[in-house]
Amino acid sequence: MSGQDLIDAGMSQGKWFRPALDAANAVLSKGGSVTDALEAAKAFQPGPTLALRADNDIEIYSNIRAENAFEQDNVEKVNATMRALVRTPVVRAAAIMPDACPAGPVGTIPVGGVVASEAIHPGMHSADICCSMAISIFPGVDPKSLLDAVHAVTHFGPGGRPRGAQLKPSEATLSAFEQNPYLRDGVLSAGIEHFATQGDGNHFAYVGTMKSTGETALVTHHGSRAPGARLYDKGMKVANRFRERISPETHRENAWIPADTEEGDLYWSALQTIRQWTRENHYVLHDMAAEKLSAKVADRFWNEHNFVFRKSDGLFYHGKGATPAFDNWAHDATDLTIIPLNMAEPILIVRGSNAAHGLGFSPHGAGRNFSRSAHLRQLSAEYGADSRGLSPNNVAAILEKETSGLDARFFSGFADVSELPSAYKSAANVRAQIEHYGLAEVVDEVIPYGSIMAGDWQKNAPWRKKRQ
Ligand SMILES: Nc1nc2c(ncn2[C@@H]2O[C@H](COP(=O)(O)O)[C@@H](O)[C@H]2O)c(=O)[nH]1
Ligand SMILES: [Mn+2]
Repeated sequence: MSGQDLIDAGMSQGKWFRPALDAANAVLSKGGSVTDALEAAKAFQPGPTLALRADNDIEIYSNIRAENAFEQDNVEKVNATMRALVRTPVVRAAAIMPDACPAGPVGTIPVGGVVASEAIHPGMHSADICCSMAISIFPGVDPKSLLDAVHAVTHFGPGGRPRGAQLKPSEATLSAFEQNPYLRDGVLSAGIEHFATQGDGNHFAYVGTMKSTGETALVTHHGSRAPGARLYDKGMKVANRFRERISPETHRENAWIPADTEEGDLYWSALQTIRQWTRENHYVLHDMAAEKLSAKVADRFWNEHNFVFRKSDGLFYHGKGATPAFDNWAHDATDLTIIPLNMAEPILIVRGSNAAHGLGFSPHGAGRNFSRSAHLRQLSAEYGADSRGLSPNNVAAILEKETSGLDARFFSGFADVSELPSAYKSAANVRAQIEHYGLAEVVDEVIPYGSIMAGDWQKNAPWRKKRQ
């Protein structure tokens, strides 16, 4: 039997013809009739596809206010991308947080975006699954000693810890990796290699004092590193296969894995394991610092801001750069969450207010003002850099202005000026908008002493040196 026979029988050509013909010819080779063979082929015919929703079908709750012309442009871009996104057939509602900024082509969920859907969209929790904040309180420890201790035990930069310096996640986490097909093949080994590492970009270890008690606190920010990134890749591939069959018009970035499938169940369970790995990844660093200081941790909690949560209405709430602010958002949730702003500002400890117009979320930070490259261009113009870019003197002047009074450290030994406070929106404005929209209540603050970030780890990379 050939493709033409299927077309003659009224079927429309597509990728599904290959397995359909294999099945039909298997029937014929076993002596079955042409009618039976055509029936066998028909079983592969894709069902009807889901069309995109109409333009204004879904409500978008906006909790963002532009404070200047530049922010107006940002808000328009965020609105445009959300308007395209909510045309995805299974999406039910969306919200925009005060720290929102675009994060990809139009139709991609912005940072500071919340989307409620009937299904799981890997693209909407982003590649850095479970990027999160964790805090531990170290009573009686002075901030400098704590920052020194963290500096000695942590790992920033690309890749994982070298062999011989690796640490293992708990047995429970390792066995959960082994049991899930999404988390085998390379994900498990990455889970060991990347354990107790923080990566690069704006991930940090921040030490400060609690406004309420004066006690010293350590706050870390990072995600699920390579294991999470690999799960994301696998999830996107599976989701895209469903998209091609169920809703080819849907934007690739918004492809979904239906919840009521084996793929959906396993992906959901893999997400929970990655969450467990990430929590351990924060606390192992806090514990190593405590051990180095022979200190005790009095209290700790954490929250993710890139994740998917399932609420009692059965829907999946995706937060990309959004902090859960509804009750019992996870089995280990406290009533407090952590919102950083920039290295020179206090980190906010908030109690979420489960606002309906925020779909039960609050912001996750101040949000970027500029992309990294735009920010560098702006600093170069402001500090009069020549065509070779910022000079060591320029960098020293920028650091002096932006980190004065702070113990600001860069793990690589070189500052990454694109991550300094001027890269982010006004902390005061974002704080005012959290209050204005009633998304959360600030109950305490961590006043900055200093922090460590990866810094510019490519500074002395061979390809950079060649260009200079
Ligand atoms: N306390 C600090 N906060 C910082 C720093 N760099 C960035 N930030 C804030 O974190 C959020 C979260 O970023 P994301 O990568 O998860 O989107 C960001 O919006 C900033 O407000 C820092 O060095 N210290
Ligand atoms: Mn983050």
